[in-house]
Amino acid sequence: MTRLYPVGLIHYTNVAPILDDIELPDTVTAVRGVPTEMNAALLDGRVSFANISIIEFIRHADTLAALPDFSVAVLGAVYSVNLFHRRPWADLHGARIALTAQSAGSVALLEVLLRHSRLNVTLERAEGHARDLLDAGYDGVLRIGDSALREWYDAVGPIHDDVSVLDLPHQKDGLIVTDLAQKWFELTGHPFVFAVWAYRKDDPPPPELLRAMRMARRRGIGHLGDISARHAAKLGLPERVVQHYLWNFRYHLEAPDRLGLQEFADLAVPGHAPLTLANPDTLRP
Ligand SMILES: C=C(O[C@@H]1C=C(C(=O)O)C=C[C@H]1O)C(=O)O
Repeated sequence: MTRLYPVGLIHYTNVAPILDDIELPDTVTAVRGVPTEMNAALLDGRVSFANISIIEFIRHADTLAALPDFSVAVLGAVYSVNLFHRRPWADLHGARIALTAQSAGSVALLEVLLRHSRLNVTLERAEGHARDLLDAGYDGVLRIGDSALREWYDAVGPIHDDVSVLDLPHQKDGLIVTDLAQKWFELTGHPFVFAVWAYRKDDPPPPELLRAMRMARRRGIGHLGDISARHAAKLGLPERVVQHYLWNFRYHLEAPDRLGLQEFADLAVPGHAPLTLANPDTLRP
């Protein structure tokens, strides 16, 4: 029997336009999980290909390569990578910040941003809703993914239909929601790449998988309305908000995204190995 190629999939709503309707070829076998689970699966070899946290791709640039045309990136606000806090950002010196165990990349981004603001804080792993953790004494709470999107909306909503995208709120009733991708944009003027599709250089993905991904992405972007409606119902959010959330992503790792990626790599992991962005066919023996 031929071996099935092992693939890992982080299946947050932000990759719905790529993964929801993908027809995986029968040469692959897939497992699903949150970013830290898929990072670990790729690094310890349980899977050979996965969308992973950007920081792990950078840290392991010697053994991993990434597809040259796939990303989960944004230019400006992302809405789902949020620090919830009550004191202003500039007053977070000495703060205790709770981190979700699902994230690696956004934790590294938070560290870069805090360092840039010369804020020394204590970072601790703690799960739970942002409000509960703040009430329990944390000064800041980092949340990512679908639950962070929902908690942002719960914190600042409801947002009425006539509110412009330019006026989407980021605080209410003393609760501040700092969008880390927006903060990165203000610092660098570049997109932030949250995830790439990485593979072990010694076990690149088969071409039929990449064809399936590209076809799924084309179809998904073409049906963003349907995908948004489906996920809005699942998340309990207005369709309009989810459609804005999804169209806002940059899924193709284009030149501006690569600038942002390189800049983050140099700030977060000085001395990292060169990043390999390569079509696996070019790496095949
Ligand atoms: C934009 C997001 O990006 C995700 C954040 C990740 C992380 O923080 O490690 C990993 C994968 C990304 O898909 C999000 O979770 O909302």
